[in-house]
Amino acid sequence: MANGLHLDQVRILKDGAPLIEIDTHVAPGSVLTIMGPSGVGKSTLLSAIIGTLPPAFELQGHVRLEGRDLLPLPPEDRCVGILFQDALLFPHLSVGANLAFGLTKGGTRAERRAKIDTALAEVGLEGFADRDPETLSGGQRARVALMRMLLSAPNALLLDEPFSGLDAELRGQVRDLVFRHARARALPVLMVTHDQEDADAAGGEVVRLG
Ligand SMILES: Nc1ncnc2c1ncn2[C@@H]1O[C@H](COP(=O)(O)OP(=O)(O)OP(=O)(O)O)[C@@H](O)[C@H]1O
Repeated sequence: MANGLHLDQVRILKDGAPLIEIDTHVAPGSVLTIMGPSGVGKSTLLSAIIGTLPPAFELQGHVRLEGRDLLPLPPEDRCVGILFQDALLFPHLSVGANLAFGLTKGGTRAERRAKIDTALAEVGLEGFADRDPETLSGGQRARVALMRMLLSAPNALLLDEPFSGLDAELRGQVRDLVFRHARARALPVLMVTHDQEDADAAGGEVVRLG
């Protein structure tokens, strides 16, 4: 099946020694959870998929997304979105300017502004475009980061412990929001987490490394 995200006999070596091996497929709209002890190579696997593998590592095998072989492509052409634990908004830019960073190219200024306003409304942040990120709560920042990533029209979504900085109630809300948007766009999702509740909420397959 060409659709979704395929990790075909992927092996990552660190300084020449095997670190991880994984062979799996994530269907559009479903979540694959990756768990395992600290240092086993979970974040390294995500960096291999987005194309930012540090030089100490070597990747073998194939990564295919929507039928395209990702490995020969530079990171900006891979169409893979990623969310980290820290929302990492640019602090010197307004919320709207942060979102503009995610926007795919093209369109008039008014059209771009309309897309930003629609994205904010989709996550209950109407009127936040001119706000400074520092004035947002953690949950609001997480929502802006989600929409910035989705505005780049990714074909897959990677999550690296993206909910762990949030308190329990907010964690559940943001997690549901991320899964809902991913499902609505039929994106395959690869989630790295230490939290069994995240895995349970995802409801998909769980791969344990190490
Ligand atoms: N840039 C790098 N250069 C060399 N080694 C690295 C680099 N980044 C991480 N490592 C090492 O590679 C191994 C895998 O790290 P990685 O961050 O992928 O683990 P992880 O499973 O995500 O851990 P955690 O659950 O603690 O986030 C570790 O031994 C780590 O020290």
